[in-house]
Amino acid sequence: MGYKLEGLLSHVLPSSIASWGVLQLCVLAVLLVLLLRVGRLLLKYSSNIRRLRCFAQPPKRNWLLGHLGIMRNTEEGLQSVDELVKTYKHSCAWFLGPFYTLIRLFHPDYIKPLLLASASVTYKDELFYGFLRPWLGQGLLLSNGEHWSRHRRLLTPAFHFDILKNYVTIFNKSTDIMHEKWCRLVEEGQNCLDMFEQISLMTLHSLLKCTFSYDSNCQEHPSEYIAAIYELSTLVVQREHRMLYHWDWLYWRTDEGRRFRRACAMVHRFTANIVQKRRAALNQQQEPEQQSRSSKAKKVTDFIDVLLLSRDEDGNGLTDEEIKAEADTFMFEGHDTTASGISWILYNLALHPDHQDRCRAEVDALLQGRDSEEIEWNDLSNLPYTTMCIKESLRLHPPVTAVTRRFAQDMTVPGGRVIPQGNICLVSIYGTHHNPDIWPNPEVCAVFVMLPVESGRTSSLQLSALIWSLWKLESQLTAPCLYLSAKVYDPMRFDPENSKGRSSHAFVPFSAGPRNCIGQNFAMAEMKVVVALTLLRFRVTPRDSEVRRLPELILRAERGLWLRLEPRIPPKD
Ligand code: HEM
Repeated sequence: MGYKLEGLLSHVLPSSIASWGVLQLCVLAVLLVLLLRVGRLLLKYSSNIRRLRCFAQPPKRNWLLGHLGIMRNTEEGLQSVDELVKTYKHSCAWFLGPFYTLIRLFHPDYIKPLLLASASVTYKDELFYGFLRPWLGQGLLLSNGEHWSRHRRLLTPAFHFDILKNYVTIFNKSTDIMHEKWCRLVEEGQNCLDMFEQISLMTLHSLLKCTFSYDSNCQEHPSEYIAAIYELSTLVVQREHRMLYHWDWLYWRTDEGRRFRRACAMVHRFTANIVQKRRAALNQQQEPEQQSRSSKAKKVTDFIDVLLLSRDEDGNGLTDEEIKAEADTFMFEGHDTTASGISWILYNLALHPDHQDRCRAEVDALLQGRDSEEIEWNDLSNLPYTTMCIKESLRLHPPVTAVTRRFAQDMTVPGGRVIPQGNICLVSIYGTHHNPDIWPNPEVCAVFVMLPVESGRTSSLQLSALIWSLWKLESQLTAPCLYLSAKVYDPMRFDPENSKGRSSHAFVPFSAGPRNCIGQNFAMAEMKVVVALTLLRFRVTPRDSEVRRLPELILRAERGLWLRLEPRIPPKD
């Protein structure tokens, strides 16, 4: 056969090649196929690069590394984002080494079409989300396509107002426990505390209760489960930062990889155990003779119950495996984000005592004449100034600074620009919130000198009003002004009058569109309760004049966010 083939080839191929053996020809064929593949990839790559020319390209480090390593997860990294936004206004292309391209977007008109795109063409990319997969599996945050839509439909009722109402009592209780601890620590002489540490234990406490009806006592005695969740969050960030650890084969053989596996196994055991017990309890309750009794005795109050009872149009529920992934996702997405939100709100109020006083007056007025200090569900809509302060803090310090997306089709953004299918889009929540085209004076405050300050101290409320008027008068300014490079915290931006005409996508701390945060009402309710009760009971002042922000999975502060606490005697009626 080989002989015949060689004979045949000798007629069609040049004599030098025709004299080769079959093996050599096979190798040649494989090489040709490989070459074709590489050629096709190179063509695709260069066509992609050509199509991306419609996006501005900031200076690269060099042709090989591109922009790799320019944007760090540090205070300086965030300042570079400010510079990018100021220079490029809406978007730019970013090259991570020779293979990965990223389109960074930081303008509401540009992020809107991407966030509103149908979930059937939107994908979470593995580059940014993949490291969470061993922990969160196919939970809502990481899943895509039909699996995601079915789960989102089944999970949405868990966040219905009728369910959320029940959680407000839990938020109050968890906050009470934290405040009792603070009072004790202050009495012992420790009046300066790291808000991140304190508040993340508190949000974890309330989330464990809301998700599993589990009394963790974690604010006093952190458990193995809590330690494992902290370990996982830290290890994911570490892995993101070390290129070599991106390689699964290597990572699982490192010490960090083994620690990740152990912590993951611990968290999964914990969730599995609870889901199993609750499934058994529900099955028991649903036995006919007990049904009528149980429906009266037990109201559905926690997420696990809602998930266990949920059914799709065909009457099919979620499997235990699926419920575990969702519960793990809630625990990851729900506690650190809210803790970051609350910590930065208290920090901003500590820096701005006038806003703090005004919020406190609002809370005092709300609770005046009541027997208890409990914030109720209906109170949440009666804290308008506090809500504006919360929103301004989420603008200035968004707990999630960016989300990424891949699309199964070309995406058009303003200016006729097209993002070719398959490119990763980085929607910069931080960049959009700091875009000077959308938010006048997002960071530079042009006041402070030559102002008629009679009382000797200019209040930040006065300053806020002045910032607005000066911004409008900017071109006519003649008086000498001292320009302070400070981030302007101005809750009046969220006054309904001042919000008129602003894009619906200018403020997106919870993202937007079909894949927005399912827990945003839960989070807003918890933030309002904790902030209101904290201001009712304490005065907060900053310890450090400068805090370095640390954008990790969520926005933290290097070395913590330390505030001084001064217990307050509530005013008599
Ligand atoms: C201040 C607090 C919070 C902030 C700033 C926040 C922010 C976000 C953002 C930006 C996303 C989009 C993530 C992405 O596309 O990659 C998201 C998704 C999500 N969040 Fe939140 N979140 C908060 C609290 C919560 C809470 C309390 C829960 C649950 C109890 C929760 C559950 C989720 C889930 C399950 C998703 C995935 C939704 C989906 O893809 O369908 N979040 N969150």
